[in-house]
Amino acid sequence: MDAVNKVINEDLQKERDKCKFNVAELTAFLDGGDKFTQKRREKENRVFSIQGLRDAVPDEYMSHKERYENAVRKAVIMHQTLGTLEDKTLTEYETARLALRATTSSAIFKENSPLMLHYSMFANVIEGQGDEKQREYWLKKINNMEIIGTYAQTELGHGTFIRGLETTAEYDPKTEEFVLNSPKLTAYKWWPGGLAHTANHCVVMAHTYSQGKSCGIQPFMVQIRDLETNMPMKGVKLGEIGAKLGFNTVNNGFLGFENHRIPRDRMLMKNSQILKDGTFISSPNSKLTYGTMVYIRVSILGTMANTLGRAVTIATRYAAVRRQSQPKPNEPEPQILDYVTQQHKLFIGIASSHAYYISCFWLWTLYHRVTKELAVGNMDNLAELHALACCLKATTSADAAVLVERCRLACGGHGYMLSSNLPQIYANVTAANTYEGENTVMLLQTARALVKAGMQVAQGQKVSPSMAYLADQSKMAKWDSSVDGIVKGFQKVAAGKVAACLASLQRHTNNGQSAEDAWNLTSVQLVAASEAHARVILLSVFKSEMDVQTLTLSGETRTVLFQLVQLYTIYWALEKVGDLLLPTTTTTYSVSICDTAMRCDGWMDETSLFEKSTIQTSARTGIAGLVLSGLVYDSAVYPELVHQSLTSWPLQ
Ligand SMILES: CCCCCCCC/C=C\CCCC(=O)SCCNC(=O)CCNC(=O)[C@H](O)C(C)(C)COP(=O)(O)OP(=O)(O)OC[C@H]1O[C@@H](n2cnc3c(N)ncnc32)[C@H](O)[C@@H]1OP(=O)(O)O
Ligand SMILES: Cc1cc2nc3c(=O)[nH]c(=O)nc-3n(C[C@H](O)[C@H](O)[C@H](O)COP(=O)(O)OP(=O)(O)OC[C@H]3O[C@@H](n4cnc5c(N)ncnc54)[C@H](O)[C@@H]3O)c2cc1C
Repeated sequence: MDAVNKVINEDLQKERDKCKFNVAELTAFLDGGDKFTQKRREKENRVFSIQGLRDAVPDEYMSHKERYENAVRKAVIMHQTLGTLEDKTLTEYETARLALRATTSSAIFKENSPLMLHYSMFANVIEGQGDEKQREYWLKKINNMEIIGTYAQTELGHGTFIRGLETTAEYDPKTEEFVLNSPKLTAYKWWPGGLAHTANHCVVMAHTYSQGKSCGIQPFMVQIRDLETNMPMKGVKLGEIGAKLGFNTVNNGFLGFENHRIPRDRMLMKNSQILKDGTFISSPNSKLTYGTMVYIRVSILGTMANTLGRAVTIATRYAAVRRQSQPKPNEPEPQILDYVTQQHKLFIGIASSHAYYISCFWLWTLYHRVTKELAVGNMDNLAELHALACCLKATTSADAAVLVERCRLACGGHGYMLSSNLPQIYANVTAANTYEGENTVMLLQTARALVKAGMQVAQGQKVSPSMAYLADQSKMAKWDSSVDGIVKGFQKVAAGKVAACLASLQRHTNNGQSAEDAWNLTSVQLVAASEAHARVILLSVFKSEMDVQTLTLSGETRTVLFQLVQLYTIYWALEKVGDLLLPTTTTTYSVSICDTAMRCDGWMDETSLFEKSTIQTSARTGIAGLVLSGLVYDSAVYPELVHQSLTSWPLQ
């Protein structure tokens, strides 16, 4: 066994020794500063030092029930170790940023936890939907685990269409209570994490009626289990929805009501209210009720960064230690990391993980600004936040699922082993394409905003900052192969697609189609326009944030970060070269792209676009070094975990 460990460490160490940048400096940069790195590491080391978190038997050999019980056991340990996550010395933004990076460690245990929804949505929905008195009363109980909750919105019959939800809450002024019912099987809540056996409270989104009139979808705090016996309350039916592709310890369940009565003050009344006599006071904006979903969509960018970061760390380290084939006679088998095809599979994952981090922190800043504006009744930037959260959640989760699967494939047979952890990471990441807003639906939401912005541009009106490029009528400058040049190209592509959608909508309505049918007939183009817009945001934010945020970093660290920006940008230029060649861009631009695309075919070979830049010579060491130095996932734990999973893998 020693000989084997020595071979693995030797190769891994050799790669790490080639790293040319300051690992500590880049770690602190990603964490938001040295103080955050220290706080994060303290949290991670506390978690990973707990022996009780290690499974006696791999959980894939446990029954469904045993896996759940094991997950509850670990969730309790996690909570006892981490306590309330609150660190009163941090601002709200800093707390969010630390939580995103710190989930690197706790994500492994928390994202598969029966308490996932308690931590991720239950507290947030009370924060966002409860009035002052309700926040004061419930948040204390939530933070010290006096109650365990979840977010119950989706039903068997409806997930996307919230206005179609069938659970009802009818106000009874005689008793000043709401009566909850699930009138049909399709009205049963279906999916909420922790609902099956773990949560004893939940926020229920229900179609509310008072004085014989609909009051739309409103949030209610509902106790569903007895706190002593943990048995369902009277008029409450609960159960497990069954085995899934992943998240099999999150305890997703179903919930039905039969004349279940709750006091009036259980309606969360920050945005809308129902008075004692049944008078309904509606929210200034009915979509404020959807606020928690925006919060989770923003955090999903960070979850995708972490999840992809974990997968590409495992795959790149494997590529450093796996030796295979003999392209040169009489020479030792090379590390598979030396194959350019292997670099092509993995380096985009490293670059994307960093791009998602940077975009997530950028979007968090907007989220916190808009949340403060909403608190004083200013709704001006809510639509922009919603549009960005929708298309970025959809695009990062779709890309991350593809890239995590690519990491698995890059590890050959060993990637197919559950002991690699890559199948489990894939099962979790692909769920993000569906939860918190199915991706197609999310892209169509952003398309609504893009079509509206396209029409405003046509009328010479100002549009939101993220869509201002739609108004840029300048011709494309000659292709200069710079990142800014490519970003400009993507802006032209997105503007062209939005214009094409407007023309298509117009054509269909001119042919007598209703607005709804015209929208449906154009919807494939609308999704493509929304994806193109998301690509503009991801590329431009990655570049602009790096321009600003890296000024204080050392030369080598700035170099490797800009190599990631360059790789990410040119990768997507090649992926979408068909769009970039479309007539919507100027001829000069098209020809130059075509020329570059052909020169890039070799992808980092001598004739590539990178020949003048350092990327071709140092990419192998620079970018790979980023991972092998433990940076992409800087956690003292990972080498050990990865080493352990590597050593437990069947070796050649
Ligand atoms: C610790 C580790 C954690 C790791 C794991 C991560 C955490 C995982 C956590 C949870 C798991 C998943 C939990 C869930 O899935 S909860 C359920 C999520 N469900 C959804 O997201 C449902 C999606 N559907 C909707 O949001 C809506 O139905 C809709 C698709 C937006 C349609 O709504 P509606 O029909 O009312 O609206 P319209 O399309 O007609 O649009 C009307 C206008 O409203 C604007 N709008 C819509 N939504 C919002 C919003 N949220 N905020 C602001 N504005 C909004 C929309 O833009 C329209 O405006 P316009 O001006 O165009 O008219
Ligand atoms: C792992 C996981 C955890 C979850 N946790 C929770 C939770 O804790 N709480 C909770 O409330 N929910 C939860 N959900 C449910 C989740 O939010 C829904 O699955 C999601 O909102 C999609 O709704 P749906 O399943 O009804 O799919 P549907 O909306 O039925 O989508 C099916 C197909 O129809 C298409 N479609 C639907 N509407 C449109 C449209 N208007 N235009 C074009 N195409 C459309 C979609 O694009 C998709 O291809 C979870 C789901 C998963 C997978």
